[in-house]
Amino acid sequence: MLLKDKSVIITGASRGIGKAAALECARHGANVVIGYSGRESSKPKAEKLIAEINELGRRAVAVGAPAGDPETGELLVKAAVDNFGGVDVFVNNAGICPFHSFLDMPKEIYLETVNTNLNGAFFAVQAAANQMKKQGRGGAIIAVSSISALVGGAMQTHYTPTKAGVLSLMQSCAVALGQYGIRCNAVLPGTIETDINADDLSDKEKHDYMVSRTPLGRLGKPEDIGGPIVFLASDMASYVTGASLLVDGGMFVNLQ
Ligand SMILES: NC(=O)C1=CN([C@@H]2O[C@H](COP(=O)(O)OP(=O)(O)OC[C@H]3O[C@@H](n4cnc5c(N)ncnc54)[C@H](OP(=O)(O)O)[C@@H]3O)[C@@H](O)[C@H]2O)C=CC1
Ligand SMILES: C[C@H](O)[C@@H]1OC(=O)[C@H](O)[C@@H]1O
Repeated sequence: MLLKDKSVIITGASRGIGKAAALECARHGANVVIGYSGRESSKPKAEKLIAEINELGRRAVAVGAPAGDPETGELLVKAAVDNFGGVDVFVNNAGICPFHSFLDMPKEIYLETVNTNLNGAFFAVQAAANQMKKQGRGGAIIAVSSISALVGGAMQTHYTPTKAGVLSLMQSCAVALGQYGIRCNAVLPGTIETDINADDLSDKEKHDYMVSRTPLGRLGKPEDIGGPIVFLASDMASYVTGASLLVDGGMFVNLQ
C-alpha cells in the first residue's frame, strides 16, 4: 500500500494508460478523481471505472471536462477537495495524437493537439500545485510525456513537441515547487497499445517493426505504466524530482 488514503487526480483516466494508472493507485490505497473529455460517449467508461475502483474498496469520482480548457484543472482540484479532502498526487495524462503528415498539417489539428496536450497541462498542473501549496504537506505531480519527447516521428510533428513540452514543464516545476515539498517528474512511455495508436498499429508491418525495435520483445500494455506512476507518486520516490523515467521495453537505447 504505497498510496494509502492519498487523494489522486488522473486526467485522461477513462481508458488506456490513465485507466490502468487509476486502478494501480486504487490497489495501493488511493481514492481517485477520474478526468475525461466529458464526451457523452465516454461517460459509461468513466462510470465503469468508478465501479471497478469501488470494488477495490476505494472511492472515485469522475469529472468530464476538456483538457485544453484552462479552467479544467480547477474543476478537478475542486472534486478532489470536496470528495477526498485535498490533493496529494496529480497525474497529467490526457492526450491525443491524430497522426498526420507535416507539410499539409491542418491548422486545426495542430492547435487542438497543442492545446489538449500542453496548454491544458500547464493550467492543470498550476491548479494542482496551488492546492498542494495551500495544504502545506507537499505532493507529487507526474506528467505522462513519451519516448517521443526525445525522438521524432514523421507523422507526429505536432505531437512530439507537446511531449517534450510536458517533460520540460516537469523540470521547471521541480525547480519552482521544490521549496513546497512538491515533487515533479515525467514518465516517458514507449509504444503502448491503446486506442491512441490502434489505427496506426493495425498495419501489421508497422506493428511488427515496432516490436522488432523493442529489446523486451513486445509492445507495452497500459498496465506497464501504472507501477512506475505509483512509484513516482509514493514516498518510495521522496528524493526524486525533475526526473524522467523511460518505460519503453528498451526501445530508446536500441540503436544497433
Ligand atoms: N499509447 C502510447 O503508445 C503512448 C501514449 N503516451 C501518452 O499517454 C497518454 C494517454 O494515452 P493513451 O492511454 O495511449 O490514449 P487513449 O486514447 O487510450 O486515452 C486517452 C485519454 O485521454 C482523454 N482525452 C482525450 N482527449 C481529451 C480531451 N480533449 N480532454 C480531456 N480528456 C481527453 C480520453 O478521454 P475520453 O475517453 O473521454 O476521450 C482518454 O481518457 C497521452 O498523453 C499520450 O500522449 C505516451 C507515450 C506512448
Ligand atoms: C501514439 C503513438 O503510437 C505513441 O505515442 C507516443 O508518444 C509514442 O512514442 C508512440 O509513437
